[in-house]
Amino acid sequence: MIKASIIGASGYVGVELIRLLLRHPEVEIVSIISSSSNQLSIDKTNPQFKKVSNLVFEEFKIEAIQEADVVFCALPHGISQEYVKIGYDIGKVVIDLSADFRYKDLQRYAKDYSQHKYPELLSKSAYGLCEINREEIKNAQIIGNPGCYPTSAILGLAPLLKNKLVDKNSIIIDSKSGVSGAGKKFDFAYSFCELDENFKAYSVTKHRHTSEIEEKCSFLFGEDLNLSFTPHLLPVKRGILSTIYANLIKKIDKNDLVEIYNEFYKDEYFIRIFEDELPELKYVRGTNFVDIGFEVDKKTNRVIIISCIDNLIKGAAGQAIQNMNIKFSLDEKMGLIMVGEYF
Ligand SMILES: NC(=O)C1=CN([C@@H]2O[C@H](COP(=O)(O)OP(=O)(O)OC[C@H]3O[C@@H](n4cnc5c(N)ncnc54)[C@H](OP(=O)(O)O)[C@@H]3O)[C@@H](O)[C@H]2O)C=CC1
Ligand SMILES: CC(=O)N[C@@H](CCC(=O)OP(=O)(O)O)C(=O)O
Repeated sequence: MIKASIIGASGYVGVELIRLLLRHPEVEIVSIISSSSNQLSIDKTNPQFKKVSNLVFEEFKIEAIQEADVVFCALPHGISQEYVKIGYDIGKVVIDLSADFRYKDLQRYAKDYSQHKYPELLSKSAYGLCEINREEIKNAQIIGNPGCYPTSAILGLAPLLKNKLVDKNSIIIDSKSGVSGAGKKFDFAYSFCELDENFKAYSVTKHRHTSEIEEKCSFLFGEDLNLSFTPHLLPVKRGILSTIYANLIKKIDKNDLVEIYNEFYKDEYFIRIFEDELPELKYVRGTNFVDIGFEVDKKTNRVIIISCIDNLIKGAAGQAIQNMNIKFSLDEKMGLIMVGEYF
């Protein structure tokens, strides 16, 4: 059995990690760490766990993670790196769900987040986008789990970038997210009356995920590229649907794209290519799947890709577990086979 500790276990991602790890046949959770819920049991703070788990939250101290083989950090950016360093120094595999270990280029990280305190640890880390970076993940002690929007965008674009089929500076990513993407902290702008029956864009031209997506897409394309990314808030709890536009550099039709995407993702269980219909949030909600569909607009010679994920699963906790499965040489699907919550 793999022993797991979760730091930041009281947050939306932390609780989702507990829920998913409890059904993983090869994992035992040895500690759940939170200061606000210290000494409370999970079935008291989150009654959905009644009769399933009575794990008790504890405050962070080194002894709390000493027994673990893997430590998940589901903490805010900037704070997480302190805990990652502690876990790394005592020899643990650390899977970080913040942005602190996602970047190769520290200047990009500093511009959108803050100065990195432990740049020397970046060479020990791998970007945890499983389908793209599996070999690095296997060899790294720290895994920087990708952002939720980047997961949907990069996986939607990867086959086109790798095959150099699009004009590198023509990409527009228009993403819509459920509100749980913002975490559980209270903010008036995210309250029910502000969001229900509403729909709005935010951080236009300024969202910090733009630089993460650009760094990884540039790597896939083999040259630096710039793109536009606009996030929107959907009045739903979970799910991201990204609509991605790019100019094709030669004439290709939809059948060619079906072939290219099926070939690129032929060994990937969690990628589902939609050939005849388009993905919808309800197919991925509650799952670790990435659903990808597309059309070619012949009039403009533009490809339009629709990429859907559950932000808390493939966009966070599920991908973190997929990374753990890769790192510990387990079947990558273990504990993660689920059908979408249609209603
Ligand atoms: N929500 C999502 O869809 C996604 C989130 N992420 C990332 O995952 C991480 C967790 O996100 P999420 O669960 O949504 O956030 P939440 O705000 O819901 O939870 C954050 C957790 O961090 C802990 N925490 C907050 N401040 C501190 C601090 N100063 N020191 C120690 N612990 C602290 C809190 O625990 P307590 O106060 O009890 O100690 C809480 O459990 C973030 O980095 C986020 O960006 C990544 C992809 C998707
Ligand atoms: C709806 C919403 O607010 N979403 C978050 C992104 C959440 C996420 O995955 O990103 P990080 O892990 O990089 O924080 C936002 O736009 O800031």
